[in-house]
Amino acid sequence: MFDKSTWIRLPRNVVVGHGVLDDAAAAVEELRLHGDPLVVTSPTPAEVAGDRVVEGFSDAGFDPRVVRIEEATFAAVEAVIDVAASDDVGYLVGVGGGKVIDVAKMAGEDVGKGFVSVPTAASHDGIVSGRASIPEGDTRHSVAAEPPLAVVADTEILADAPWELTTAGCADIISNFTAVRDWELAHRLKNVEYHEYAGALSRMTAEMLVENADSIRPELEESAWIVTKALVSSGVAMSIAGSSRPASGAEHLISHQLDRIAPDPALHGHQVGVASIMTEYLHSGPKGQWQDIRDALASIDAPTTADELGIGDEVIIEALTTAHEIRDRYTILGDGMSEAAAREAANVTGVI
Ligand SMILES: NC(=O)C1=CN([C@@H]2O[C@H](COP(=O)(O)OP(=O)(O)OC[C@H]3O[C@@H](n4cnc5c(N)ncnc54)[C@H](OP(=O)(O)O)[C@@H]3O)[C@@H](O)[C@H]2O)C=CC1
Ligand SMILES: O=C(CO)COP(=O)(O)O
Ligand SMILES: [Zn+2]
Repeated sequence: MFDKSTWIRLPRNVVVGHGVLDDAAAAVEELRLHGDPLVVTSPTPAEVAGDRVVEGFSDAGFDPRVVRIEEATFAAVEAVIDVAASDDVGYLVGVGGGKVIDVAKMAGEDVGKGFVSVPTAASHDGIVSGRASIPEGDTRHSVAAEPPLAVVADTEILADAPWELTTAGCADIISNFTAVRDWELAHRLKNVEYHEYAGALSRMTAEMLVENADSIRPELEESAWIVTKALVSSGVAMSIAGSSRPASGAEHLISHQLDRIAPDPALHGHQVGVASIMTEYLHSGPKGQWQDIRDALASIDAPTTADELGIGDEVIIEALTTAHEIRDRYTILGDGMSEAAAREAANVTGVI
């Protein structure tokens, strides 16, 4: 019996560029998959890309089926599975933001069919990774899933998406700095397995994004290029590690907790960015590099305060003091922060 948990599983075709949406069918044909595609999409992504992808598959001689979802719920996953289980469906194509991609990824995993990722927003590294997250009940973090067989990221579409989705993707990458720090800490303190290559790749990806911050501007297609390449690189780091450790530490625990307790959570990337400022402070103290993280976020227009996230100060404090309960993942939060320490961290860093 094979133990796939030790395999490094990566997408085979990663197609990034202007107008590549029209190459989606070709990128899949080249994989020599059997059967027809099931295109999973949602209202806005269907308009900006989904309908064109369906047309492209039809023109290439396939008989695509389509399921539109509204939310990332288990009911949506079930609705997709119902159609995906049919014999004539050979593989799934998720056209949309993280919500659609995760639903398609999870449904594909369930029916044992491959999945192709066609992101319409460069909003986080889940668009490339072998992780899927359906935020329902108490489980907010991602679970292992098959990575996409192919990724088709059209920079024209990504550059046209609302700017905050792109800044969220950037912030998700910037948070890799603290994720790797947490991973190293867990290795030293708890003997958690650490992969040098995955850690180095994840950190380098964040460094390169920050170095290119001046070129990340609204409506500039080059921004979509830079961010998408970083998301691919971060997804590869997770695949090498066989876990989300290279890109998810305490800052992600805090964001997952905000998703549970905030009345109106902000975008995933924005939450992890703001949380990262505070966890860097916990790692390196008042004179440490937390200001560099804050400045990097500010330079690409991402939020740096609770106010900018639209989340109340007390909710931030509650998330800081309870985030360690989210999952069994050792981080700088240890066995939990006291309320006084949480207030100090949030105040010193200007988050609240
Ligand atoms: N797998 C993983 O590792 C990770 C998964 N996630 C998951 O991803 C989800 C969040 O993903 P995210 O991308 O932020 O959010 P959504 O997929 O919800 O997209 C955000 C909004 O943007 C709209 N949209 C998408 N593309 C475009 C576009 N090109 N132009 C205009 N509007 C657009 C969507 O429309 P519409 O409502 O019509 O879809 C939606 O309203 C959550 O479910 C979260 O749990 C988060 C992080 C990591
Ligand atoms: O968002 C992720 C990495 O950026 C995935 O992390 P989680 O495993 O914490 O959901
Ligand atoms: Zn993330």
